[in-house]
Formats: sequence, structure tokens, C-alpha cells
Amino acid sequence: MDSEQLPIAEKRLLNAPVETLSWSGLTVTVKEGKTGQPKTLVDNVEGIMQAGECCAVMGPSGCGKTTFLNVLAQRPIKAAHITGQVLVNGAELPINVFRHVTSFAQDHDIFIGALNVRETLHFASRLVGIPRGGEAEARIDTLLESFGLVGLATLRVGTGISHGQKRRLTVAKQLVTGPGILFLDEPTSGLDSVASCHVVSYLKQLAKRTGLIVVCSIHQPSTSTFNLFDKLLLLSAGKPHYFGPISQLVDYYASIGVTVPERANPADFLLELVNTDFSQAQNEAAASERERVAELASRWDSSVFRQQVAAAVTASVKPALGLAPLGAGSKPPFLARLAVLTHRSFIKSYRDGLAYTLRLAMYAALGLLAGTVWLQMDRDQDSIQLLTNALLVSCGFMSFMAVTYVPAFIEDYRQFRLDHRNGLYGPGSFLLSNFIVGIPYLFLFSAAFSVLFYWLGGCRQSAGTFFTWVSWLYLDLLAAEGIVILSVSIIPNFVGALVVTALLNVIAFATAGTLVPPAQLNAFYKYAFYYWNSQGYVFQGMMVTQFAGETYSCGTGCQCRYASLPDQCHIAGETVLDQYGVSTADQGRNVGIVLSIILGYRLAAWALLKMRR
Ligand SMILES: Nc1ncnc2c1ncn2[C@@H]1O[C@H](COP(=O)(O)OP(=O)(O)OP(=O)(O)O)[C@@H](O)[C@H]1O
Repeated sequence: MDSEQLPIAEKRLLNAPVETLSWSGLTVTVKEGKTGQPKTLVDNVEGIMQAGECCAVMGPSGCGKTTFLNVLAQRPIKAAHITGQVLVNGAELPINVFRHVTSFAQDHDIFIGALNVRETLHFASRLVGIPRGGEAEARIDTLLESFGLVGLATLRVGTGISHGQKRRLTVAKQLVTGPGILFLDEPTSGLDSVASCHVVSYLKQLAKRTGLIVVCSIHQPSTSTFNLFDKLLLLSAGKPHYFGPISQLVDYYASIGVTVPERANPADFLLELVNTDFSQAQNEAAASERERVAELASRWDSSVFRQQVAAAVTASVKPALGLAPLGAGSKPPFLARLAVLTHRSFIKSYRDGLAYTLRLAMYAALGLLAGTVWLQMDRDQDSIQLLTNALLVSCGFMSFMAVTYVPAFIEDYRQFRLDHRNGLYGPGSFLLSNFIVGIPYLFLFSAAFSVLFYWLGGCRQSAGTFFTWVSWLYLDLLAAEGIVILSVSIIPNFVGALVVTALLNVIAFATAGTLVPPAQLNAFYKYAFYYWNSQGYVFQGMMVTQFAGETYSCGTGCQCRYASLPDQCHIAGETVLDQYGVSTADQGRNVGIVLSIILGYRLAAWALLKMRR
């Protein structure tokens, strides 16, 4: 279709570059958990789609639809051996180009819950470089209307909308980015039959108008929804039973002696025809049922219809020259994506209480608690140990409590993974935007804790030492948040990340050189943890703020527990610092080391996310 004839909202959706999507020999094998035996989940599937076509992938539950879609969409799946080819315009595409022209919506919804419905579409459209204003708004309005979401536009996704509405928003979000090929895993699950029909009908019309190719798995469509699709791929136990136009389905089954009843829902009939889920028993009836379904698969395999599909797939293969229009070049520049992501994270930061607000209250409460426990310490030698303990607990607890950031960051991580696989942005812009938004909040946390603790505890009364103290705690929090981000990157689930974060913090606390002097740490802990332990450097920095240039009275009787100043009943703060091996001269270097540690955690997380496809 000519782009001039399309409504403004659909102009960018015009899919000029993608003409065909074909796949052949797609086979997925995994090792079965208990036996270790290979198990084929998808067995030698082939097919071809032309621009503007919609294909339904159907089959009984567990037949391999999701696995097939993941492999077709070139998304990673666990522990699988994959063979076969997926071609766009007759050629294999580099993964970044493939992601640029395709979009994949999983069978579960992933959103930033703090955004509302309109904002969700708005940010997705900005991430692919559609400028704000007329065209973007027209497109978002059209999608909201087409998916029955107009009345929900200002509701927050996390709290205000139902499962079925989220499903529709998921499909709309994929469309707003203007892919050439759209893979949808069960886009109609949770929708009633009318809503399902609306969604599929809109997809079909859009595909016809713009040339979009849609491949979607669907469980049990009504007759009217089923008939909207152009093509059908029918699977059972991973094997293909039919691929081709819906209009040829009756002819194909007639050719193998099966009559598709005219009045019944064809989807129901086919699912019943190829279902073996309830024929797993070791009796004769079940065995003959399994044989019957296996026979149907082999009839497809040797059919003329299948040979025609194979011939069409072979004919579609073209030299790589045909790829020129599919370059991955039209992505917005790094800084533009960073700005959009920072804006998105900023909105989340003040709307999602879990992200920062609750933590601010928690750090203030911690400051109040610690300040009242260590209330108004004196300047005598008894308070030296008390103050040292207070500093140790302050920097340790501040680090520990960063664990409360895990849930909020996991949500961001899941969104990142989905968006990254859809070619929207990479780990660099994701982690940097997260860091930028955290900067002011983490400063607020350290200030909130310090204001309360510092004055209640009677720490050293000077603006300079107070601000140096706050700065050290700030560095402590930046490093602790880096640990959270690294932990989620290592194990991206709630419990796993919690365990890794807690473990890393405990190790850091124990090997900071404060509880056990560095000379007594064994070589492993010394080299693996002590030298790059931010808690240790922060503790030293905070010790210097309190002890350097300060003196402590030995009290009546002049029984000094540390070496006293000559001819005085006072202990110099430097003597205490010496006891802990803290040098005032090292402070600049220590700041540099902690900054490197902060950077190191983020770089390690970036490398992990980069390695993960
Ligand atoms: N990594 C794996 N290791 C072993 N078996 C797996 C693995 N992944 C999936 N399976 C099995 O492969 C089969 C196909 O799973 P898949 O999720 O693709 O089916 P499905 O047709 O999408 O199912 P449903 O319609 O219920 O969502 C199932 O029997 C599942 O248990």
C-alpha cells in the first residue's frame, strides 16, 4: 500500500522492507531433567509468510507453541539444541537487524507498574525515535481506541488494569514501535471471545494495510476469530500437522480422509483431532490413539501440501543482497535513548514507593534509631569504642539496607530484557539511566540518616566533618546499590538476588579490616575481598572525620587505655586511628578507590547483561 493513503497514525507502520518470513527444519531438543535423555520439543517445522499475512499457531497445551515462537523469534531458550533456519526476505539476518525488524510479546505481561497506560505506549514510541507530538499521539490514540483502552489511558498499569487489559496493552505496545514482523505468544489469553475477535481483527486489518507479518499462538479461538487468520500452523507433540492457508485446510484433511465438519468450530475440531494429552496411559486404547495422531503427522509429512510449502520456502531463498533495506540504522542515538530511559525511571522514582520513598523513610528511621541508641556520646575515652562501633554499624547497615532496592530493580531488569530483545535499547543506556536517577536519591538517604544520627549521637560539631561524613556514606550507598545491580544481573529473580546481595554484604562487612585486622585475614579474603572493599574505605574515612585532630579525656585518675599525649591526661584521636591502621594521608586515594569500586560493580553488571542475549 502507498504510504500516502495510510492515516497519519499508521504511516510509520508501513512495512516496506519485509516481504517474506520463512523457516525450515526448525528443531528444538532438550535434555530431560530426570533421565538426561534428549527430548524433541519442536520437530522439523517449516513455513513461509508473505507481507500482510497473519498466522495462527495452534495445538494442544504443551505441544511446543511457545518454544516454536521463541525459536522463530530468535529469543534464547534454556538448555536447548536448536537447528534449522529462519529467513527474512530469503536470507538469515544478523541478530541486531533481526531484532530491529521484529517484536516479540511473551505469554506474560511485563510493564513498569508506575507508568499509566498512555505513558507506557508513549515511552515505547519515543524509544524507537518517534518524536513527541502529532504523529506519535495520533498513533497512540489509534492504538488505545483499537484495543479498547481509551477509558484506561490515565490508569497506572501496576494497579489500575486487569489481566485481559494488560494483554491488550502488551500487543499495542509492540505495535507502537512499528515492527515489520510481530510474534505474539497467546495475545488473547484472558480475553473474552468478543475482545479476542476485536484484537485479532485489528491485527489482520493492520497487517493488510501496512504489510506487517503476524505470527501468534492462540489457544482456543472462536470460529469467527479462527477464520480471521490467513494461515495456520498446527502442532502436536512438537510435530507439524498442517501449515498453510486456512482456506485449504478442509481440502487438505479431505485428501487424507478426514472430514472437517461444516458446522463445528474448526479450531475445536482440530485440537481434538491432534490431542494426545489424555492418551498417556499404558493401555491399548491410549496406544492406538497415539498411533492415530502419529499417523496424521506422517500423512502431513508426505503430503503434496507440505511439498508445496517446502518448495515455496526454497524458492524464497535469496542472496544476502536483498537485505539492504533492512539495516539496523534508524535507531535513535545513544543519548536520545538515555534521555528517554532517564525520564521513564524518574517518573517511576517518585511514583513507586518501593523504589525510593519507602527507602528514604527507612534510612531516616535507621538514623533515629542509631542516634537514640548512641545518644550524646561524651568526649572521654569510654566513648572511643562506642563511637567506633557506631561508625562500623552506620556504614555496614547503610550497605545492608540497600537490599530493599531488589524488588524495584528486578521490575526494571525484566522490562530491560524484554525491550533489549526487541531491539529498543542496550545495557549501557539502561544502567546509566538507572545510575543517574539514583544519584540525588542516594544523597538524600545518606543526608537523612546522618542529620539524625550525627546530632543525636553527639558526633563532632563542625560543618566540614559533617559534610565529609555525609559524603562517605553517600559513596557507601552508591557502592551498595552497585552490589544490588550486580546481584540482579547474576541471578535475576527476587530470592536469588536477595541471597547474593546479602551474601556479598556480609562478606564485605566481615572482611573490611575492622572486625578482623587485615594482617590476620587469610590470603583468599585479603585478595578477593579486602583490597576492594568499599565498606572498609568508608569506615576509615568516617573514622578520620571523627578522630583526626580530636582529643579524648582519660577521666579521673588518668588511667589512659591508649597512649596519652605527653604530660596530658588526654588521648589524641590520631592514636586511635593508628590502632585501626587508618592514615589521614590516604583519604584522597581512598575516595578514588571507592569510586573505582562503584564503577567496577556497574561495569561488571554491564558485561553480564551484554553477554546475555
Ligand atoms: N527447557 C525445557 N526442558 C524440558 N522440557 C521443556 C523445556 N521447555 C519446555 N519443555 C516442555 O516442552 C513442551 C512444550 O512447551 P511449550 O511451553 O512450548 O508448550 P505450549 O504449547 O506453548 O504450551 P501451553 O499452550 O500450555 O502454553 C512442554 O511439554 C514443556 O514441558
